Amino acid sequence: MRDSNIAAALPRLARERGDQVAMRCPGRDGRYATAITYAQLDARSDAIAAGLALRGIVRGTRTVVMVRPTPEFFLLMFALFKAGAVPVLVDPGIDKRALKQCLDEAAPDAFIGIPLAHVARVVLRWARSAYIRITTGSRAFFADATLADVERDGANAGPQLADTQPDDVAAILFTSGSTGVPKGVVYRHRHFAAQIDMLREAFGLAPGGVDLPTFPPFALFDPALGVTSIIPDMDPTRPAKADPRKLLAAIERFGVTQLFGSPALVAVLARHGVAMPTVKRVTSAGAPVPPDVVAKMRALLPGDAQLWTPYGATECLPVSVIEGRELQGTREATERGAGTCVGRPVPPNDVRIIRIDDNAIAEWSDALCVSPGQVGEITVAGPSATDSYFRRDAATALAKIRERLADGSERIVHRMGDLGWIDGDGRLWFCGRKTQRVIVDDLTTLCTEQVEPIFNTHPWVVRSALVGVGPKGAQVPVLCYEETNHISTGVFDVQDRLRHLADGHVHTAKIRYFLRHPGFPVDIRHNAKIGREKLAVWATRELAKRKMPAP
Ligand SMILES: Nc1ncnc2c1ncn2[C@@H]1O[C@H](COP(=O)(O)OP(=O)(O)OP(=O)(O)O)[C@@H](O)[C@H]1O
Repeated sequence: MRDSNIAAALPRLARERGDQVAMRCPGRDGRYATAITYAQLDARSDAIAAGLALRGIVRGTRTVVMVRPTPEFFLLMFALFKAGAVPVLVDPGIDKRALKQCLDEAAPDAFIGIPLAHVARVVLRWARSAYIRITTGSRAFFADATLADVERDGANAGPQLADTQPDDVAAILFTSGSTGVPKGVVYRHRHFAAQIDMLREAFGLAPGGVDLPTFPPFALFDPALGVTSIIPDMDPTRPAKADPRKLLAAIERFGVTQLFGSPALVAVLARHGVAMPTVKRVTSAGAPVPPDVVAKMRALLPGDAQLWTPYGATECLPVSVIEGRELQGTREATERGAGTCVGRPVPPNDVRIIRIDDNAIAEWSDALCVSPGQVGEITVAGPSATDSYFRRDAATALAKIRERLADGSERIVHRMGDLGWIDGDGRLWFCGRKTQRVIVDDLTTLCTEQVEPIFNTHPWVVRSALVGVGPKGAQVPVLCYEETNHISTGVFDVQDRLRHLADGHVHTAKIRYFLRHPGFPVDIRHNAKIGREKLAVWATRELAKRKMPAP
């Protein structure tokens, strides 16, 4: 069943379109001097896979990869897939203590990284189980060999492709950790294969396009889809800080037809305001895309272009998708507190809403489902829903439900940890993270995404975040906000207006405290998810400092 291995596309593409450029990468000077064809990608990843085998990296070998999105990263990743080894990817930008915990937890056998990653490995005692160490540097400092040595050793070994089975573990991908220490999601080969099929179907992807994937792991799908990747000249860990001029230069020069970016990156391009006539498809995921960003971005694209916002998570992607035109039609409801519409489930996903529960649920029962239209936790069963976290039994128990089907078979239902509801047209609405809901009393629970868009409509508010101060069940709802640079007549002026907006809706009327914040903490992967846990700690201190009593 080699076909379920995403690297199986490479020998086929090398045969069918060997001279086509698979990817272009910017050098240190930002110039795109490196282009790799499908034939080169296939042959060089064969050589690396064979060289890795000589060093003991074979089927099942867990291998931490800490390499920037350079040609080496992509060659190495495809080589590991061909070898049937298990790459372990952790976002490099996370808190150093959490990073050590993730790396130790993965208990890798091998560690492949840039020289700096090896220095950190030795100094900070990361991943001490790793006994095979390879560097992408030019000399084998703190490592047993360089990647160039590995490729040379494996040259002339011929085609490599392990006989991986759909159920074999293909990779361990850590979540971004926006709500705690990241968890290692166990990906099987069948999950990647299903993702590619679902993405192809959902977006009508055809071979031959040119992609600008600003989240590097997504570039790994491009060869399987027959699309050329242009690796952007930006720090992938800081999409909100990307330079729009560099992105636009690459879009123009290579005639980019599609781009993927977090809502923060799409906002950067939308604010910059330069038209992108070649771009036919923009895809943005990771957090809700604010309605004004959708509107601005659509104005910069050709009339027939599509702007998709898929909803999903590391554990399960894609869950549902919505296109910008339909999304604009749901804007008014979002700004009245309905949540953010994330579209219709991607077939064959089975999306069901269950009652909110913070505990594990071992067995599925239809009685868990809420009535149509009611808010609950979003669950998904489908071919791309993963079934466990690596060595995190407690987290696995909290996120997975076993379901017995009528024909006697079993499947795993993934709990998204997100709240939402399904409307009469079968569209899913995202209402916020389950752990970030604010429980005011027995009768009132506030969902962040049903509250914040109401306040975000105010022209002086950049964005807002709802947090709860005090114990769950008796939390004081506090609305934190970032303010635009406007000519203000005083802070109370804005707050009076926010209070007025709060009074206009039954569910927000209990919000009495409004705190201005200089700049919200955000997640490291997408720079878009607001760190409401940190904000809640800040808000608690602020309320205490200002001696504000509970209302
Ligand atoms: N289109 C979207 N609209 C709104 N929210 C989205 C969208 N896409 C993804 N999300 C949010 O992102 C979450 C998935 O994020 P990701 O897998 O990067 O890690 P994380 O869940 O933030 O990490 P952790 O579980 O460690 O806190 C979803 O559960 C959802 O809350």
